Amino acid sequence: MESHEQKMEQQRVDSVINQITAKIKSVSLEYSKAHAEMKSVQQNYSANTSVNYVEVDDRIDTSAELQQQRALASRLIENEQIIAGQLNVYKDLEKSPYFGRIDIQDPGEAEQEKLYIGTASFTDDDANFLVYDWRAPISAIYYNGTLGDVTYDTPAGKQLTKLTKKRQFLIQNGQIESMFDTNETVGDEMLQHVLGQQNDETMQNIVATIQREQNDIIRDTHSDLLVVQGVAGSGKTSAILQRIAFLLYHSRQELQADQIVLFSPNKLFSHYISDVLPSLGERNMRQVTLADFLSQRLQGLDVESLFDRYEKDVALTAEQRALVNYKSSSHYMHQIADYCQNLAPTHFKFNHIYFDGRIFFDKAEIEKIYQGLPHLQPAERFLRTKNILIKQLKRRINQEAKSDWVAEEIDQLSNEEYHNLLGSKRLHDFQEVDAETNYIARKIVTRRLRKVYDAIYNNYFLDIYSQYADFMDTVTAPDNVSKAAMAASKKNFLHDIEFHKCELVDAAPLLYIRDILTGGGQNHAMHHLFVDEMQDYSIAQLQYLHHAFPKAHMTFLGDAEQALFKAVQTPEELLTSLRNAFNVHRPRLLKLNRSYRSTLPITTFAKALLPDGDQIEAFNRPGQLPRLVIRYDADSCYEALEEEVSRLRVDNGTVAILTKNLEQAHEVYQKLHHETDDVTLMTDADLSLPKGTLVMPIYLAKGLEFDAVVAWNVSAANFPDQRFTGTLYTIATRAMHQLVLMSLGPVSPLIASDKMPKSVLQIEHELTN
Ligand SMILES: Nc1ncnc2c1ncn2[C@@H]1O[C@H](COP(=O)(O)OP(=O)(O)OP(=O)(O)O)[C@@H](O)[C@H]1O
Repeated sequence: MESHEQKMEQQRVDSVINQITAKIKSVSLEYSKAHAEMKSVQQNYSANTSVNYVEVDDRIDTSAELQQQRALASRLIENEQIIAGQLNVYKDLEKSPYFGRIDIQDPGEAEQEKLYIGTASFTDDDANFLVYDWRAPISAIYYNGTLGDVTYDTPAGKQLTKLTKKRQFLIQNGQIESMFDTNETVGDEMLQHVLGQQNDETMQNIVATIQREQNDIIRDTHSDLLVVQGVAGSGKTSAILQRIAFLLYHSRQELQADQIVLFSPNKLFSHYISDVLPSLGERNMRQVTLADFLSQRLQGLDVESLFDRYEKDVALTAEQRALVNYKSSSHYMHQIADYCQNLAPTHFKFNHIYFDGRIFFDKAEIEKIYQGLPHLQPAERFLRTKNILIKQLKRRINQEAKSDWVAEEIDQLSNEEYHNLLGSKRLHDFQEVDAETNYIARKIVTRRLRKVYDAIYNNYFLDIYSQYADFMDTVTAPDNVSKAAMAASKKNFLHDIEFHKCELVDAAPLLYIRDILTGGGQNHAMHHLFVDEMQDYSIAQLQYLHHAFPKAHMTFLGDAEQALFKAVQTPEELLTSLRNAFNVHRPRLLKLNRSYRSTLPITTFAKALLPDGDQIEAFNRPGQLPRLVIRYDADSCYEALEEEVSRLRVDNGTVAILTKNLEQAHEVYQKLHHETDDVTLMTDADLSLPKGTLVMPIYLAKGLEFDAVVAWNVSAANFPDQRFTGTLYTIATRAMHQLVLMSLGPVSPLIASDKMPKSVLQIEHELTN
């Protein structure tokens, strides 16, 4: 029965919703007006230019009037977008205006104040706050404070108040579904409700139930390097997204969404998280995978992906592994920096610049220019060389403009081509006809030699491959890496380059050398750099990212237990290495030990896979025990797989069959696909997740979650030893509600160990004859 208290609260909800509805009406009108105005300017503009205003080519867009109109059109578009954004926010608030209430009593005040907290602020016509944004300074109390005296940060410093009540609401379609008073930071009842729901295709925001330790990450504006070690399902990704929303609110004036970049594990993940910020009324930050970032910077080279490396990694010898570790270290990157700083001018490696298959600038010539310059930093010297080359190119353009072929080409130009070449120049800009012809001739030659200019501009005359090979020749490797191994690695690198390929481990060092020597590659406009799944990045790669975004505050999140490669360092060691490598002033390490994603039985099983799993605290959400199904021949194993999948499909929108690698994903898909059409094999090119039965290797499922998971073939043959603990743990922890483990043959010792209590699994064993 509805209590009196709840009735009162519902009345308030009704009243706030009425005001929101009225606001929606007035803002909709405003929107229609803005839209009409924008349309009319747009029509006017296109009538004047007969060119679509969006695709308009800057070159012809010189008239001041047109420019003004264009500026007006883009202002109006922006205005329309802002109003559309506001409308969306109000429409969301209309369904669920808030999720929390705090009652506070400020010192010296007789009256208590009731504050309601929602995903965005809402004020009445007299500017009274009916709802406070969850990011407002006072709202921090809702997440952090327990009843009694509390403080919160404001721009004017710390404020003291007394928290006398904390209430949580679940409001759906304008109705209070439930409400609780709590002394907890955010009570478990709400969490139970939210976590028990089925997985949507995309991630939801968690602002109604942010936990205290997550709140610390979200609201940290002090640290310049924030490292978060969080167990699987502890809300690291959620924390990143709410943190971005918080930062955008907190620094509204200085920070735009595109000054924040997130390195995400794969493209599916990018889609999976794409709704969270818009649901909070914010634009998405930039997102990129490491592979895309590196390939973009090393154009023309096919850089090995993390997943190719992972598939290959298992086969490495001890020495090869030592070499990979060395090349992944901060020490290696420091050695590169030293090498570049101390590089004798005679050791600089240059390329010829070609044009039409012939040498245009000889590398000997370039060397001479470089060596002839006074003693300077390599980048400065390089820049001067570049400028000299551009000057020389201009001289050669002027000479070439006098050639016969150019005169002939001018004769054959149509009127239109001629005017195009004139561009913004007008005939009366030239004193003499000759000057005009000469201008056109230079234009023609410049156009012809564009490739040479681009080659100079893009620093192609530095031979970074030879330079990096030279570095590998001269560097002193640690004791566990022999000279022969280093030489072999260099040979292998040069061999791959012949085929336009590059191993992942060499990509960051290669870019680093190029950037230091050319003085390029740095983006100073990025304010925040986020790296999710940081355990799969080497220190060298992180160091390169820091170099590439030198002004960015860094937030790195990961879980050492989910490392694709064996974790090299503990979070504490990692923080120390990063602090030393990055020269940061305010580093901070935070840990999240509570896991929210999976039911208690699934987390209990996953914990038992890890040597130090005890530190993981499972959220107490009930569910079925994970099932272990064992079969001894492939046919019956696949048959059992089909049965398990159909059973799981009854209760779950999505069932993911996760395999150790791509090859096994293909095998499983081939088998299932024969029997049913309703199964999808995911690849790293896929951008979104369909519903139904999905098959994929675990590395594509990094960071994702599914209602039900089938871990494919957890046999001793497939997961023989602790090298695979991280992989198995990651697979198991993708499941929210149900987990089935299939084994073809005897079960992996990681599961059939003394450490694994029998009570955590429901075992279905087929007896062999
Ligand atoms: N405070 C919270 N309230 C509600 N749901 C939460 C909360 N924290 C985490 N979750 C939910 O738990 C699940 C796991 O969160 P998330 O994916 O952010 O964890 P993660 O630490 O990045 O996981 P992993 O490292 O295993 O990929 C998500 O469904 C998320 O919505």
